Amino acid sequence: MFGTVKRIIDWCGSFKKNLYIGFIFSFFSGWFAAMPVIWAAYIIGKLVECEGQGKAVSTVWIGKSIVILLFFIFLRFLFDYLRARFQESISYELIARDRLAVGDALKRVSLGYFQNMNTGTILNSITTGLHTLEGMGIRMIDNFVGGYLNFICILLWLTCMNWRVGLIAVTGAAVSLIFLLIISKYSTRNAPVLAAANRDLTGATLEYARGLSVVKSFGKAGASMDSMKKACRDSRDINLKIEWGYIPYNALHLLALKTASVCIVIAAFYLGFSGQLDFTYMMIIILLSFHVFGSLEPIADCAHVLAVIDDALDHLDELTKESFIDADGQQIEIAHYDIEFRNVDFSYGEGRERRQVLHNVNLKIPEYSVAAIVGPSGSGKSTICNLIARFYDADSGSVRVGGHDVKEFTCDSLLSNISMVFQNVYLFHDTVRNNICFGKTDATEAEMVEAAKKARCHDFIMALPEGYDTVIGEGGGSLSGGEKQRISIARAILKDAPIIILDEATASVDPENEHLIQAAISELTKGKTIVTIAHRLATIEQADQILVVDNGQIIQRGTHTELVAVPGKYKDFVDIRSQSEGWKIG
Ligand SMILES: Nc1ncnc2c1ncn2[C@@H]1O[C@H](COP(=O)(O)OP(=O)(O)OP(=O)(O)O)[C@@H](O)[C@H]1O
Repeated sequence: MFGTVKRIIDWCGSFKKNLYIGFIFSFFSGWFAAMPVIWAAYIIGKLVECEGQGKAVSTVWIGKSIVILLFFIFLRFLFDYLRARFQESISYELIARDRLAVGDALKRVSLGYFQNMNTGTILNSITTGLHTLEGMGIRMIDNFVGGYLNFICILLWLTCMNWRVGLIAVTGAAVSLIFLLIISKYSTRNAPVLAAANRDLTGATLEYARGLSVVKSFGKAGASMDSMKKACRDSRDINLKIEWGYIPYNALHLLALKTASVCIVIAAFYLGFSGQLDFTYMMIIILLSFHVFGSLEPIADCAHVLAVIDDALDHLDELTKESFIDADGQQIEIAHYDIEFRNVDFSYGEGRERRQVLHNVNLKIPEYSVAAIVGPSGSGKSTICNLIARFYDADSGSVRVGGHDVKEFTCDSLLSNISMVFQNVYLFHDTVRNNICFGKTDATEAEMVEAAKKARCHDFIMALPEGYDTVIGEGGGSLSGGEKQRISIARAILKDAPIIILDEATASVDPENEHLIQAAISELTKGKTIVTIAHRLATIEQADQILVVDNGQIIQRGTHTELVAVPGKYKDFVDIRSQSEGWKIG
């Protein structure tokens, strides 16, 4: 428990100063929380004493006493306010910092990381985990540290008035601390189980939502619904089990404190009526007995939650300290834009799942030339493109861009030279404008519109309800496939990177769209180094170099004229393509 408190304080980093200043105000707030009670008891004591001696009480004295009482109350709230001013914003600042750090970290890990780590785990750590830290991290620390500071203030008052009463209060707090430590231990054991259940639930919900269209089209929920139901049930059962286990210790913690309060009251009466304690002090002690443990009671919730926070911090560390693929990378400006593979082997997966998909690949793509990669499905075309952008690292050999091994670059500096247009376009749930400007956020309006015009999407964008300010649904769901494709090309045109990697996606679009997309691609690829996973014969024929991939190896290379002249995979491929592209209705 104390370890987690220290860990949260360390997590505050540069905000520690604010946290400590907050603790000082918390201490004064505790001090002035006790003062009105003490003062009220003092007034009552005085009134009773005067009454007993038959003396009249001056109304000026009563007036002054009430003003002082109100002043103490005011000071208490003032220090509370100051504490909040210094501490409340810390967690929001920290979480904003950490969310950006996680975003940056995820950008810099190999894509293999996402395969090895379940998406639910990542999502849960970023959403639920960080949300827990944001909502509870600092609050729990304040409850814990502030609670004990408050207690110590009142304890000092009590001890000053009568050390025996102080001893009872310390004993009550010590016994309650034993139960708090048990709660904390119990919670430490359960927090990872709870977090795992939450991650499974997030993963199952995600899987269900992703597969909803399949679920609907087949009219049944199937395995995804079953695993979601199971995850919901598991989460409920684990939460209930934890709650039931926690209740008895919480009750014992409260019992220890309440018993100590009652003992203080009995001791105060005893000491007062046996003449060992002044009447006013007796009154003060009795009133403070209701107050002294007030700030310790909610600490059971802290002890319960601290382990959850600890677990969230573990996952945050895991995400942000994940080895970056470009940890040793440099910011490199390249002068040439050629691409080269030297003896590249590559495998997906790890351990038993490991499968080699590229075998000793060698290729050279001179700058400003067009290389078309062709080959059967699953032969390794996309993998070659992914290695150029360093989405993964080769097992052996070297992938070079502009004469440098891609491992020499930081991800950002490498990718600033590359634009990728994928078959499966992903657009963000944001305005059309922001989606186009994604690769060049400082683009002017004129540059953005020009890119959209070149990508043949300006006209349909202007027909949208809010034009460039229309918000596109998540993943670009509110647009047609062809429209999404053209917006992604506009994005690449605006980025104006010297190397373009293109996954030609004309197979599934209608002729009108195909024509527009081809026109957009021509604008995008002017004067660039182009690597295209090509399907259309027209594109392939015009390439300066065709690389035929089969089973993870380059089995043929050359121009179209050279390759059709010899029997082989390419010639077979061209024959089949010519037949299918020549196919007409009627
Ligand atoms: N993320 C991945 N994890 C594991 N294996 C993968 C992964 N991506 C691709 N593969 C496997 O690697 C091999 C090469 O895949 P790749 O996507 O590079 O082929 P491709 O030629 O681009 O196929 P297609 O034309 O169908 O897109 C395939 O056997 C595929 O199943």
